[in-house]
Amino acid sequence: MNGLPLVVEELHAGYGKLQILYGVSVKAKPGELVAIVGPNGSGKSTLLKTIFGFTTVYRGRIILGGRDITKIPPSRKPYLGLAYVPQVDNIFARLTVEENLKLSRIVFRERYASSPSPQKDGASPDKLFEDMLEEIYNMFPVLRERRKQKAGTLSGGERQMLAIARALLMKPQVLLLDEPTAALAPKIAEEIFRKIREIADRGVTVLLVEQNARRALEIADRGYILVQGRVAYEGPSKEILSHPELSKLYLGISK
Ligand SMILES: Nc1ncnc2c1ncn2[C@@H]1O[C@H](COP(=O)(O)OP(=O)(O)OP(=O)(O)O)[C@@H](O)[C@H]1O
Repeated sequence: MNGLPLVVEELHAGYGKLQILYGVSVKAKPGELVAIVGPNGSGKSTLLKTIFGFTTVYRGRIILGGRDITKIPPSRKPYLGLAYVPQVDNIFARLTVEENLKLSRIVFRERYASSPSPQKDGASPDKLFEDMLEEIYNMFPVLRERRKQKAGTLSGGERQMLAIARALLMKPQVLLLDEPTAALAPKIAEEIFRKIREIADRGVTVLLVEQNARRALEIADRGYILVQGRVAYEGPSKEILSHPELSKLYLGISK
């Protein structure tokens, strides 16, 4: 599939016999930030769950970096370069921040070993992981400050940052984020939005599901509006934002 990081083709999926998605197609380019927006219950979270492998696929394909991953179990997907941060239960509360982050080492090692040029200056994968951990702490300084603290004691925003950081340490090609700013104070949500943009600018392809459609589209390159399990519109996010009917009809944004 032209080596695009992610191609979702005509996906029909749901929970057991309950069909939720009807022929959804989505594409993302390298380092592209794609927002998935739409009314409540339109299937946004289901789309991410389906890409990661948690639902029943009736028809269609999911292609990651040219490889068909439709039938690959979720547990293997991080090793292939797909990371998923669900909305809740995305950290290990009883472990410290650092322990949570270090859980990604096992995926990092395998990703590194299977990368085209594994020997970078002869450094060991463990050394490279430590370097990457440093980079992540620089990106999220609050996690460095709280590294010895149990993750369960973090604030909502800090938890989301930890969950995203943990996913990034797996060196994903594509990152799936499900409503990372839900229930956060506006200032904290804004900080997370800025980090998400930064992640895409560093070359990771991001699929972002958000309730805050306006803000998600403002930081995204392209957007998809999902309505009743179907793509009602896709296009550059600026186009969606500046389209009076679209934004009013589906996103509750009035101009
Ligand atoms: N585990 C499940 N089993 C059965 N039905 C489910 C399950 N999870 C979600 N659904 C149903 O799938 C439909 C789509 O839900 P989904 O969470 O994907 O929508 P959404 O667009 O993410 O909504 P929201 O913006 O409210 O989070 C809803 O009707 C929901 O009730």
